[in-house]
Amino acid sequence: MDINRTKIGVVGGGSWGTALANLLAGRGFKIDFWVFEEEVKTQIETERENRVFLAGCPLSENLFPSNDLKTVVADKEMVLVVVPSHLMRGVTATMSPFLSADTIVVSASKGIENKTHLTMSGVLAETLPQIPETQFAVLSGPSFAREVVRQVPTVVTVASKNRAVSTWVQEIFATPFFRVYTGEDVIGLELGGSVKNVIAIAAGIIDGLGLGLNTRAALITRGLVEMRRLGLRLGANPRTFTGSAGLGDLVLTCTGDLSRNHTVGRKIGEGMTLEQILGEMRMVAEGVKTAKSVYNLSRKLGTEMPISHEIYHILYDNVSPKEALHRLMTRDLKDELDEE
Ligand SMILES: NC(=O)C1=CN([C@@H]2O[C@H](COP(=O)(O)OP(=O)(O)OC[C@H]3O[C@@H](n4cnc5c(N)ncnc54)[C@H](O)[C@@H]3O)[C@@H](O)[C@H]2O)C=CC1
Ligand SMILES: O=C(CO)COP(=O)(O)O
Repeated sequence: MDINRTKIGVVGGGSWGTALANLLAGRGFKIDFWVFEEEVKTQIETERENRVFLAGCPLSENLFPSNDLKTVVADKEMVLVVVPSHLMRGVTATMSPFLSADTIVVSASKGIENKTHLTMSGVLAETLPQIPETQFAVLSGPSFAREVVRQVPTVVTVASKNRAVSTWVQEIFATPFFRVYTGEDVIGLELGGSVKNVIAIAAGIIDGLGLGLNTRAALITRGLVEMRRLGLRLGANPRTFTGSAGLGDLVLTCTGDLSRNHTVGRKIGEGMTLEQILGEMRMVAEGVKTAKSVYNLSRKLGTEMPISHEIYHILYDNVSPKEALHRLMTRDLKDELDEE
C-alpha cells in the first residue's frame, strides 16, 4: 500500500469521524473529509480544530475538509463512513451516484435502524447497490474518540466477509497506538457495538441512582448474555461477543465517564427527563434510538432481552428506573446457563 497514492475519503465530522480521519492523516494519507456543518469546515481549515465535536484536539494538516460529498467520495479506493446511524441511509444514498463500484466502504458507526432493524452494513447494501458486499467492512471496538486522538493505546476489530478486504483495511489503520484485529463476523461485530450502547445507558442509570459496583458487574455480565443471544439468533459467531466489539466495548462504556450513552443514563438516574437531556446534547447517544430497535426486533424474534426491554420502557414509557430495576431483580429464578 502506497501512502502517497492511496485515495481515502472520510464521511462524517463528528468526534469519531474526526478522530479516525486524523489518525489516517497522521499516518501520511491525504484525507478528503466530509463534514456536515460549514462552521466545522471553516474551523478545521483555519484553526486545525473541530471545536464543535472534538474541542481541544489539534488536527493534522493532511485533513482537507469539505461540505461537498461528491468531492470527498469520488475516485477513492476507500471511503470511511462515520455518521450517526439514523443518518446513514440518507447520507450514503446521496453519495451513492458518485461512488465507483470498486471502492472499499468501511463503516465505523454503531446502531440498528429503527424502521428496518438493519445494522449499518445492511443499510449500505441497500443504498450502495453497485458495490458488492464483499467490499464492505466494519470497524468497531472500545475506542473513545478523545483517547484515540491522544494516541492512547487502543485495540479495535475490522470485519469483512472478504478476508483480503479486512486485511487491507487493517493495514490502512494500524499504528503502534491503534492495534487492529481482523474478523469475518460482520453482523456480530455490529450487534456488539450496537447493543452495548443500550447497556451503557443502564450502567449510567445505576451510577445516577448511586448503586454499587456489584450492580455494575451484574449488568455487564447479563448485558453480555443479551447481546450474545441476539447475535446467535441473527447468525453471529458467539466468540465475537467476548472480543473487542462485544465485551471490550461493553466494559469501556459501562465504566467510562467519557461515554455519551453512559452520561445519558446517569442523568436519567439523577432524575432528568430524556427530553431535557437530549435538548442539551449536540452529539449522538446511539443507545437511545437503538433501544427502540432492539426492543422491537427482539420481540419479533422472541429473544429474551430483559435489561434492554426495561431500558426501552424507561426511555419511552415513563417507567421509573427504580421500578425497572425491581422488575429485573424479581424475575423468575432460573439457571445461569439457561440462555439460548
Ligand atoms: N465518539 C466516539 O468516541 C465513538 C463514536 N462511534 C460511533 O460513530 C458514529 C458517529 O458518531 P460521532 O462521530 O461520535 O458523532 P457526534 O455525536 O460527535 O456528532 C454528531 C454528528 O452528526 C452529524 N450530523 C448532524 N446532523 C446531520 C445531518 N442532518 N446530516 C449529516 N450529518 C449530521 C454532525 O455533523 C456530526 O458529525 C456513531 O454511530 C457512534 O456510535 C463509535 C466509536 C467511538
Ligand atoms: O462507542 C464508543 C466507544 O467505543 C463511544 O461510546 P459513546 O457513544 O457512549 O460515547
